[in-house]
Amino acid sequence: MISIDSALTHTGKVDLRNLTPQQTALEINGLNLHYGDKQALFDVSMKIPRKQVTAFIGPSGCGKSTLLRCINRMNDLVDDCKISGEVLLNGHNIYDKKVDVAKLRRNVGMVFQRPNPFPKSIYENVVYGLRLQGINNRRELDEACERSLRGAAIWDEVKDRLHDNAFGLSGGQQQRLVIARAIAIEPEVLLLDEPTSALDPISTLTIEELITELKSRFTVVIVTHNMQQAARVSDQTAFMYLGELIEYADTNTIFTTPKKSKTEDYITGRYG
Ligand SMILES: Nc1ncnc2c1ncn2[C@@H]1O[C@H](COP(=O)(O)OP(=O)(O)OP(=O)(O)O)[C@@H](O)[C@H]1O
Repeated sequence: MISIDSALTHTGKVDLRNLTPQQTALEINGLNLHYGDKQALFDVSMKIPRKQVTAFIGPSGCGKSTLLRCINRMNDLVDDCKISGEVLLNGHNIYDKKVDVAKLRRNVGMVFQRPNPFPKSIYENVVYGLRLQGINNRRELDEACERSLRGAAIWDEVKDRLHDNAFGLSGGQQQRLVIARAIAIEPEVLLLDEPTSALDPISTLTIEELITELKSRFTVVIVTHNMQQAARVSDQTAFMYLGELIEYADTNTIFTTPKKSKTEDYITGRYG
């Protein structure tokens, strides 16, 4: 085993096989996905607990990001992508024809690998989604801006330059700003797709600490290449290989006593 046991600091274990509907934020049932002729996900089923951090790990190309993007229907934007199966959010299938996809994406926010602030001020970046909802009351926007920047652990660093261009921030600050923008509209779920892979180690640590704080308010799902990161920040971990969900359990179990040999081979670095 790799020596990451010391990083296992979380304690919020739930019984993944017996989650109650109240504990379940997301339920994925028999999900298959094809990009053209190529199948990228094979019959994936899992339940993701509310207000916890769930990590997707696995070697490059195993389908982690594809699975993550199914949770807010980002794959709808890909030509020739076919999906079958269900993704239930609070018990309702997000692939139902009646679902308003824009509303879904407000409720299931996403942060990408590279920070992508808009070419606007720090303030306008944070309140962007609120303005789109028609909110223009200055006091309301000011409060939401401060609350979100505090929630993303960046308020103290930017409070004196809210009207400066966001591009003047460092990469790590930009990523926290993007998280502030995502949480400003109070989503239920936050999807993080390798949120620290473009950042230096100190910024990475800051974001990891932030992720641990975010779970008191949001259900967080993170894709990461970095096993130590999964061990540090997540409550449960899903190991994927060639489009299949091989093993899904609490993070401690996955990293110390995995049941499947493929999981063990991966976490011990036999392939990657
Ligand atoms: N838009 C797309 N069109 C066609 N094939 C795609 C598309 N996106 C991903 N794929 C393919 O689907 C498979 C899964 O890719 P995905 O990006 O989900 O894997 P991943 O585990 O997140 O990989 P990585 O860690 O390298 O980002 C890969 O074979 C990839 O080439």
